[in-house]
Amino acid sequence: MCMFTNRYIANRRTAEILQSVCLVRMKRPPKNEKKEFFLNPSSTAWMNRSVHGPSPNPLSLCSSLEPSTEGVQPDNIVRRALQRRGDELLVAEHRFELRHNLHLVGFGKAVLGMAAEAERIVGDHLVQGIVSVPHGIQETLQHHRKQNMLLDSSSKIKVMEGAKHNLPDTDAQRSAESIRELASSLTERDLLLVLISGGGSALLPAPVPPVTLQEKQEVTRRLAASGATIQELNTVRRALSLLKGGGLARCANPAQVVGLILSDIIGDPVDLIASGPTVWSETSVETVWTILNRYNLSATLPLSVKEVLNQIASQQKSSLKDQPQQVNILNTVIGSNTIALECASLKAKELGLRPVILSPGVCGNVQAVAQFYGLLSSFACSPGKESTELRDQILKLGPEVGVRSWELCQTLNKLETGCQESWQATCLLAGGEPTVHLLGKGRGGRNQELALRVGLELSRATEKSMTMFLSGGTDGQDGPTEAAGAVTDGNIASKARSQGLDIDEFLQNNDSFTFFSSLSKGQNLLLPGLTGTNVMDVHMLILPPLPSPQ
Ligand SMILES: Nc1ncnc2c1ncn2[C@@H]1O[C@H](COP(=O)(O)OP(=O)(O)OP(=O)(O)O)[C@@H](O)[C@H]1O
Ligand SMILES: O=C(O)[C@H](O)CO
Repeated sequence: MCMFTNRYIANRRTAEILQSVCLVRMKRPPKNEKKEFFLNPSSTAWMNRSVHGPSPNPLSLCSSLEPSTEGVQPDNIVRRALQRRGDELLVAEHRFELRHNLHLVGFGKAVLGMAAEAERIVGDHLVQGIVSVPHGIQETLQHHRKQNMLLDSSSKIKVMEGAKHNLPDTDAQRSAESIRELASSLTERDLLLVLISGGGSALLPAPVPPVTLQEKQEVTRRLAASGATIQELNTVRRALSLLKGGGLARCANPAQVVGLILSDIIGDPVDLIASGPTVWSETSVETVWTILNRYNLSATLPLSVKEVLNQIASQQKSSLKDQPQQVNILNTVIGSNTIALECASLKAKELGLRPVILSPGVCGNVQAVAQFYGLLSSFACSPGKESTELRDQILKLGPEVGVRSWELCQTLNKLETGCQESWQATCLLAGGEPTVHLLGKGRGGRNQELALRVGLELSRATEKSMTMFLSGGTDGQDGPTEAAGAVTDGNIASKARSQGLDIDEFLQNNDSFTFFSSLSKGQNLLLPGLTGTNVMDVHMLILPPLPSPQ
């Protein structure tokens, strides 16, 4: 909740929906107090109000969400990871001598705030820096008065914006070239601090000649559209790049390299986050071909790409002697989705909701993920016999959506207890990155598509579900749209029908953004703008309390 309610709630209309969620009083009322359940017919949000005493003020609840993003703010994360003791820099229990020898580069959606904090910490030991950040991020942060995430006018760090709509472009390519030049100019006396966060792959494009930027962009676009995972995507990107897969660290050699990584990939694999520019990796060309074949891309690849893959294959055969040198590289993960979920959980608790963290690793096809959340909602709302059957179905689907069985069992047990205690509403939290296989030509993103599909599942539930669902990208951007995600509930199907919107048609065309923009004048969209951080997506199911037996 910290991410979505603080960031995403920036949209007033969305705030209203979540405010109504926050109106719920969770604690058992005093014995002499009568309780009532309301179903708010206009917003479909349910409310549980005490008829005695004042009901909570939605606006105050909303503003109390503000501090909850602290945990995943890039400046805070760097402050925790980087310490200065006199002329020494401490990172992950390693010490580095500072003698006006520190250079800084960064790429990704969160690195501006990271860089601002790093410069404050290292002070005049910083010689120079360059960060490659998303187009428009400085303006957005100014707009939200996030001065702590912006650089001072006297900063030694150059900010280069690029990669509009998260796609590598010539601006990002220029930034990558400048970063490459900076790294290549270093000596063994120097220390290179590399700030890395999600979105870094698009912000550091340096295709291996003769592959052009357009060709590389097209290969990754087609892979993503076919539903390739980020692991697969970045495995291919690494092979076609001069800087990814350890290329940047190679350029900086013999300087000491320290990579501070804000993870946006499940399991925090440092060699894949932003395609691992500081992690020596030897991707086998066979693996790359396997991925390209899996998505039927091999036959239609540009000749330049085939040429580069063939070159790598012959180099790999002849240069086993050229083993990677890791000695002067330190990579450390300084933050991830888990922190966002923990923050959200704390906030939920403060609001009187019962937080349950499911997993930070939800992945897989968006359809399966939607079905999974639909089942979880039904399970939480069905005490008794039918829940046994639902439990089996959920346990069967779990592995397909990246949730481990121990995580699931723990969650199901908690939901069951919730049913027995009837008055408590639950805020089920999860994170991750599902995939969408694009078949249509519409505008959307995986969060909006997931929200729409979960809404449909909730609409189809036998017993009218009063669950609400939210899915949002913590970076504030969901696919190539202005939205971060959307909020839905079980009334979405009837609402859409009454407004002449055919959900199936929108889904077939992967047009979730257009759908949510049209539905109730965009009320369900989350529109925070770029948030300046990036730790994958956050999903939230608000499961209503069951009416207590009278
Ligand atoms: N019309 C659409 N409907 C649904 N999903 C879409 C649509 N267009 C693109 N996507 C999905 O959006 C994803 C890209 O989303 P986004 O730009 O938010 O990237 P991201 O994975 O969060 O980026 P990064 O990891 O680089 O921060 C792709 O996986 C793609 O499948
Ligand atoms: O930039 C990227 O490659 C993705 O955000 C994953 O880290």
